[in-house]
This record gives sequence, C-alpha cells and structure tokens, in this order.
Amino acid sequence: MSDNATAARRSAIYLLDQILGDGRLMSECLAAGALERLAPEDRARAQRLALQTLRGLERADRLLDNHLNRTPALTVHNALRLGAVELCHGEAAHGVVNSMVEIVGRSRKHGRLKGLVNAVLRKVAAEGPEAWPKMRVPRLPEWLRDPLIMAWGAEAVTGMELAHFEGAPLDFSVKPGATAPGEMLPTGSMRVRDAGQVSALPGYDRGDWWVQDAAAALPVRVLAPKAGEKILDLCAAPGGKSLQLAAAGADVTALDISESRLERVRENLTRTGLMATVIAADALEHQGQYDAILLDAPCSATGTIRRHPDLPFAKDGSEFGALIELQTQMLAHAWTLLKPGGRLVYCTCSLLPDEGEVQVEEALQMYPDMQADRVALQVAGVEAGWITEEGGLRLRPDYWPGTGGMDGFYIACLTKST
Ligand SMILES: C[S@@+](CC[C@H](N)C(=O)[O-])C[C@H]1O[C@@H](n2cnc3c(N)ncnc32)[C@H](O)[C@@H]1O
Repeated sequence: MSDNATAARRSAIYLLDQILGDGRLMSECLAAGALERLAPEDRARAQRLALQTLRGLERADRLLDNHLNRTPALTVHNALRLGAVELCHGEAAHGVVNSMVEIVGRSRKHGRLKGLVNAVLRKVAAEGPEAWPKMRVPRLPEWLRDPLIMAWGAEAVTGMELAHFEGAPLDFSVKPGATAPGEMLPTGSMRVRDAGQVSALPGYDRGDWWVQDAAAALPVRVLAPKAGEKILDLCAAPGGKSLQLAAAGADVTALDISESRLERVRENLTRTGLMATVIAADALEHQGQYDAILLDAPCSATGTIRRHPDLPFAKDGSEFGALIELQTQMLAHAWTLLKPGGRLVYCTCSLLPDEGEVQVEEALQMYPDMQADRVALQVAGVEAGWITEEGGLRLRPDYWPGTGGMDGFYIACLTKST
C-alpha cells in the first residue's frame, strides 16, 4: 500500500473525527486547511473517502457492531468505518487492512488497538461485501427525518434517502452559444456522471460553462432576465446564479456579506468573461431600486445532502430558527428594493417548508402589493406536479430517479403591483 494512499486515509479519518466528533461541516474543515499538506490528487481522494464513509455510515456501523463488544474511541471507530466502507466497495483487503493497522498503530494514544483493527476488518472483509448490498438504505437522523416525513410523507423521504446514498452527478450551466460535456437534462442543464477533475473537462479554461446543479439553475430561468435589466443578486456567492444573470446580458449587482466567498464570484466572472458589479455588504442594509431581484437566502441547505452528506451529522437543526427569521427579514427588505411592476425570485436550497412554502404564504398575506406568478414557473422541464398550492415550485432530490436526481429547492416568483 502506497504512502500516499495511507496519507489520504489518515486525512479522511481526521475529517470524519471533525464532522462526527465536533459537528463541523466538511467545507469548514477544508477552509481551515485540513487537507492542505496533501498533494491535489490525495486531497481529492481523502475528501471522496470521507464522503463515501458518511453516505454508508449506517451500514458500516451495523457490520462493525457484530464484532465490537464496545464502541472504541472515535478516531479508531472512524478508521474502522472507513475501512469497512472501502472493503464493501471492493477495495483490496490487504491494502485497506494494512493501511488502517498502520494508521492506528502509529497513534500514541490508541496504538495498542491495532490488533483489534486488524481482527475486525478481516472479519468485515470476509462477510461485508456480500452483506452490503442487502442492507437497508441509510436513513437520515430523526431530527431531520421526522419533519421531512411530516412534510412529504414516508415514501418520499425513502426516495430522498436513496438519492442521498447514491450521491450527485455533476451538472453544468452553459454560456449562450457555447457547449459543455454530458447529456442534456429536460431543464437545459448538462449532466456528467463520473466527471473526474472538473478543470480538465473541455471548455473549462474557455469559461464556456460553470458547475451548477440542475435545480439550482432554475431560479434564474424562472426570473427570466432580459438584456439591460437592472438586477440585484442579493446573496450572490459563490456566484452560479449571478453568472446566469450576467450571461443573459442583465446589468447585475452581485452582493454578499462574505468577502472570502465573493472572491469565488470574482474568479468565476473572470474565467467566464462575464460582468457584474460585486459588492460586499449586508443585504439588510443595501439600498437601491431594481427591475428584478434574486433572493437566494441563506438556509439549512438540507436540499444539498446528496453532495454534502456531512450535513445531517454536523448539524442538529438548532440553528434553523435563526435562519428562518433572517429569511423573513431579507424578503421584507428586498421587497423595498423592488420597483413597482418588478419581480423577485425567492429561493432556498432547503427541504423544509418553513424556509420555502411557509415564508411565501406568510409574505403573500403580509404585503398587499405582492402576487405569486405561477406562469413564470412554467419553464422547460418543470412538471405540473412540482407547483405548490401558494404558487411556488418545490424541487426534491427524489425527483428524476434513475438519472441522478436533483438538489432540493424551493422557488417562487413574486411580482409587485404597479
Ligand atoms: C445559498 S448561498 C447563495 C448561493 C448563490 N446564490 C449561488 O448561486 O452561488 C447564501 C449566501 O448568503 C450570504 N449571506 C448570508 N447572510 C447575508 C447577509 N446578511 N447579507 C448578504 N449575504 C448574506 C452567504 O454568505 C452565502 O454566500
């Protein structure tokens, strides 16, 4: 087993320790430099291994429980979990077992457990690969599963869990007149199943396309930007939707509170050769009058679990109340920035109705000059059953089963009376 593979595994275990032990998101660990010392390909491998382990965690724990009298220290448990997942995905047993024994054996605190790691993983290697596909699809934790069942029903949630387990393909939005690799989806986005390194794909350097989930591309399709319109993207970073607006020829203001995240917007604009005015500011303090506004509000991000399986483990729902309050305030302030006759698209990448349907229902009651525009939702590929009672669009990861699903999203187009 190469030193590089062991280094990637050690870093994957470190990520799992942070996520499962300290409740940190993978993105926070990466931003804090968790993988900085690895070569780029080992970094990608460590990340992939940690994500794969989180997706299969429930199954790995069931297999391991058969051979553990008590739960070992978290980092040893995570080494076993990673080993079990790799073995059940067909990785050669000697490489996985030796690597995990070496990693645990070198730990001053847990070195004495290397014999246990060796014995348990050998048993998993013997029985795991056959048992794995027969085990149930891993479930969401109850704090999230229960409200989702309440909102969408048990069958839908089982479908979502399957989509989470399968992970997400890579979708692209394409600049007008350019091309991107992959198959075209009903909504016009392009999809690649096993993309590998994104920056090596044709057209990346020319800025012909950018990575954006098919569901995440729909808010701007619903907004239907026109050339020359003055449009505010109120929570813009990392910028996928600002790029769509700019590609339509709109006069775009891309605002976000996070200077570091806005750096990504600037990089994306440079690579694609598109233009927008970039502003670092609090959306609640921004002033101006716009023809159209996109409010992609900060939210629980529960619609993105296919790509971020760390989220259900790192969070417990306790922060969501404050986010819901912030969304209400942002929608109220954004409404004051919209010209009469203008349109505002409100969206969140959340599966929770409190961050979507309920926000819009309450806003429609609160503002007499606000109407939900159902016709705007009828863009290519949108199915009639996705339109909600109050006139929004509900997208779920269990939609498009078999073709890779889509992120969970809520989208509404709100027009202001003249
Ligand atoms: C869902 S993300 C936006 C994704 C983006 N629209 C895109 O398509 O790439 C939400 C964004 O809201 C920003 N944000 C959070 N609070 C904010 C505030 N008070 N004012 C402006 N932006 C805020 C976050 O920094 C984050 O970038």
